Amino acid sequence: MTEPPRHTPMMQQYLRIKAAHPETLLFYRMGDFYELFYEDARRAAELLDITLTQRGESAGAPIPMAGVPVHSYENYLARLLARGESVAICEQTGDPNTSKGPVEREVVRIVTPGTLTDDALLEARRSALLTAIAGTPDHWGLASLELAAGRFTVMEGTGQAALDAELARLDPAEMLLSDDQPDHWIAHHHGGVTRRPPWHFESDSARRRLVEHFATRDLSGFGVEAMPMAIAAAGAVLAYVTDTQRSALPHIQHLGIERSDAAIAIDAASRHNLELERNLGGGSEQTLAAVLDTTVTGMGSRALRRWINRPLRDQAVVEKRQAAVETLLGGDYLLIREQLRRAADIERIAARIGINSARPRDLTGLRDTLQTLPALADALQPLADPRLRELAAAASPQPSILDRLASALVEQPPVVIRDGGVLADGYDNELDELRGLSRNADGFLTDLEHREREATGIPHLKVSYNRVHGYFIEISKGQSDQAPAHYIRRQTLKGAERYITPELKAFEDKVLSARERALAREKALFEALIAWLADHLDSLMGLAAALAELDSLTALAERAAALDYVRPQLDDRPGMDIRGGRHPVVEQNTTEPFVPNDVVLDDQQRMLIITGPNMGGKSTYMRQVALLALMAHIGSFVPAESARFGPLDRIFTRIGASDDLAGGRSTFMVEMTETANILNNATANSLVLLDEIGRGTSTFDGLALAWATAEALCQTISAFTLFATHYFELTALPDQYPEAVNRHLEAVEHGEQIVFLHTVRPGPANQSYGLQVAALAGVPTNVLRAARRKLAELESTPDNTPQLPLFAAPSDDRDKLHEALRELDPDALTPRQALEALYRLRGLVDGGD
Ligand SMILES: Nc1ncnc2c1ncn2[C@@H]1O[C@H](COP(=O)(O)OP(=O)(O)OP(=O)(O)O)[C@@H](O)[C@H]1O
Repeated sequence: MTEPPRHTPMMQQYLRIKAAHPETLLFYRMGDFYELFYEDARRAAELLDITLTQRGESAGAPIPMAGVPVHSYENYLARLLARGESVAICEQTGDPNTSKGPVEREVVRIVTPGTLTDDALLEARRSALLTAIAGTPDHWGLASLELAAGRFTVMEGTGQAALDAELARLDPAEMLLSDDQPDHWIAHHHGGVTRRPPWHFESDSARRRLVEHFATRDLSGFGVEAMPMAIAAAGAVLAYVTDTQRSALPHIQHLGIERSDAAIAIDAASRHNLELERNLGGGSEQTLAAVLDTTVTGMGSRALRRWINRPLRDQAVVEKRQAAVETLLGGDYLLIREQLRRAADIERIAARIGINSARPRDLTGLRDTLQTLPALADALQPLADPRLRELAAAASPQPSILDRLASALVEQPPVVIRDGGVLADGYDNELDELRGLSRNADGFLTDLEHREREATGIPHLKVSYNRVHGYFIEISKGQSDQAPAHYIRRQTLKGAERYITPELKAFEDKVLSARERALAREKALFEALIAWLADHLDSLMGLAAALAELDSLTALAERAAALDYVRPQLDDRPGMDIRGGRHPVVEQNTTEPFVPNDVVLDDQQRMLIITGPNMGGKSTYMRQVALLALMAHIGSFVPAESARFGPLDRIFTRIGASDDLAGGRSTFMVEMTETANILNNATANSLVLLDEIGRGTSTFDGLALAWATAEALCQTISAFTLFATHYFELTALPDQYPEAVNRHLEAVEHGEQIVFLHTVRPGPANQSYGLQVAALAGVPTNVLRAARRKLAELESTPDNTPQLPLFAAPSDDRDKLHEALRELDPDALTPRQALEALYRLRGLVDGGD
């Protein structure tokens, strides 16, 4: 019996390493390539559109292979990550010269969508977050880590809707979920999901892992002791990052709590509707962030976006930001901005220092940033605001770090340390000496060439160097017979002979070893420099946070000045009062002048019923109110003449028709789910926007639901509500509920045309102008004519207007059916009379008399 063919030693090594990483693609380093084999090769070839080849045979079968070049592997990596793949990077760790069999190899890190730290793989203005959830939908814990910043936070909450809301806010790139959790739990999460064993989510072992990482006795210092679900989730995150990074994580220094009651709650659907960072089409243009974010650093942009995504309920915190913005406006904020513009993304640089993956240009970026600090301090010096003073202190110059970096690094180093040339002359004596040796080589070689020419009498003799053959003396073919006897032939070319001499050989050994030793020395010094910086992570991260906050505050000041915003007043009187408010995004994107409008909501006036023609501006007006309220609670100034806001706990919007076909829910179902969420969670301090509720079903059902919803909001919940509707019947609500008032968007008819004035006026709209708007939209004239005829017909037969008896004012003289019914006395009718009455009533309905 013959033995089955065995794998080659290299493939045995490969398969052993691959077995430990079944779920990730394995990039196996071979010289200048990362190679993928077997299934990985097929998958990568398909995802990256690269060639699938074969590499010899192993175990009697050809090996499918695909490879990416090391020098440009980051592009490929980025594309794989964008597809939600993770990649294990396996490097040669042994010495090829001394190893028997294949060179030793090891997975040095695993790159996953939620744990990115390389600049080339990250978006400057977006945070890549890794989150984990633990517990049950009834009581869940959520942990979220931005590895590239060391920001680690946890929260606990109850209910699926609240979890969905937080996930929509965080928008994680990757989510960790225990193997035993059902998928539907995170149905609304769009990033990648990585399954982990259940014991990673176990709260006791999670606690131990955290305590060990932070080197604390317990977790009470972080205030999370009573949050077992949050601890479980945080432990799962830490275990995963430790597994994938394979390095210490000293830049994760703190576990912060995000209390859900500290922020104004915005559920997932409302967040989507308000177009904070993404518009309804998924793009980033025409969003609140696009208007507000004029920050000049990546870390500043990410900070501002965190604010935008998490408006705060604590007015005192918001007022501190407002005060800083106001002070900046009174000072030279443009000068401050110019200094900040020169800062590198030191938040991410600090993180890379922490996980020991910083590159030469990270350190020069840090150096250049530190160099700007004295000028920044000067620019901040005149500003007396308390928060700005705190930030100025955290961003004060750090001469010891700067001096070290300035003396260590050349002005513009290469991208990687591999070939040296990063550390400056004069930083280290030994390095200088070794470099001196190899540098003097040039002089020695010219000198040697000179001497040999004279000695041999060959004028075109050349001394030179190449990487393969080292140093050599070259003599052209014609003169090679004149070569002296001590010349040893090294290589024969077409037109020349190359030689080496004992003297040149000795020189070569000395230079090459000097070069190698210089390089090794330089790498060691570079690593030592990073290790030294890692000891200063605290102050570097404090500096990064201060610069980021200064950048966001300065951007808010710049926007306030450029776009004519005012500081909103925050106080404890319920409601809001906005005079001359404008929609921040629409006003930037229309060619027409934007028409400002007021909003007053208070205890006496809690609900506005808003009517008016299509295209009149109802949606714009409502969203504007929500956006201004949100802006006021992140510390921004607002587009208005004046604005005041009382306490606000939640913002709800039920706007526009969207369906969730993938989730198996119809438009109406989505609408009712969102409405139910509002009715179940809104409070007297909530702002509720309802647009066109009840449209997706029959008129009566829809109208009945709209009425009942409005009634509940007005009467039971007492939320501050803007209710836009085309059901004219709802304008009767204020008759019953004095807290409700009618408003309409003004439009005037101009012949057949309609002109929208976009002004909000008291009282209900008197006409709906649907046909005029249809005409504007280009509905063909014959259809419009038919519509006009039908309208006239409908309007002349009151019985056909879909009005609920409940709301319709009974008009006895016109409504004969009503009258006839009322006259009937069922108890006094014989069966025959009853039948006659029925025929008579039926006749009335049919239009006969
Ligand atoms: N205050 C305003 N000033 C200037 N233009 C405005 C204003 N409000 C709205 N508009 C413009 O009018 C257009 C229609 O506004 P909007 O969508 O808010 O109308 P709508 O009443 O909600 O319409 P529909 O009932 O059809 O949904 C928008 O594209 C916007 O550019």
